[in-house]
Amino acid sequence: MKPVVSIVMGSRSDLPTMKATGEVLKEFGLAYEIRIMSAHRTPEAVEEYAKSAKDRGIQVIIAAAGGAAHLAGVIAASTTLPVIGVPIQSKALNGLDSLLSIVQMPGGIPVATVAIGSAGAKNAGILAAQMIALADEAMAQKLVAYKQAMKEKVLADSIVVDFE
Ligand SMILES: Nc1c(C(=O)O)ncn1[C@@H]1O[C@H](COP(=O)(O)O)[C@@H](O)[C@H]1O
Repeated sequence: MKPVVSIVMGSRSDLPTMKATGEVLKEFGLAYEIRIMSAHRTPEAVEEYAKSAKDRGIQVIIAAAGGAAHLAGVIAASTTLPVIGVPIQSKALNGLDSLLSIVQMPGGIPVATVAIGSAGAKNAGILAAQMIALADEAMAQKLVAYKQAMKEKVLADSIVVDFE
């Protein structure tokens, strides 16, 4: 299957966080590719990748980085595909640095920013599925079923007898 979602991350050290994105995309049956590249360390490769992604059939790009997290913004500068930014939880500042450097894009170059860490990585995958579902009724139905299953689980969890 040709990948329709791209997961890009600034370093191999981001992989454990981004596992959550891969798991969600698999659950929705969405083919994805993973690339490690950096706006700082491999700027030419990032630009080339962003420019060619759409023509290769990619529909959504998920870009994760930590610290001075410029990767998502630099990718967004070179494509019209929707870019979702995942702030990695950094050691020094707990990911606040990553969050602010991804979310505060200048007008004209949007990056849809999710929460710091694994919850954000999971939501990035769901958000990508929701974007694709705009033109894919089968995917839209999978999202309805996903929400329903989540609701049923929470309702079942609420039948707690005691803390003991
Ligand atoms: N923020 C960026 C970019 C970028 O924005 O292009 N490239 C790497 N990084 C981040 O640096 C952190 C530390 O990387 P190393 O673990 O390789 O030292 C990672 O979270 C990565 O995403």
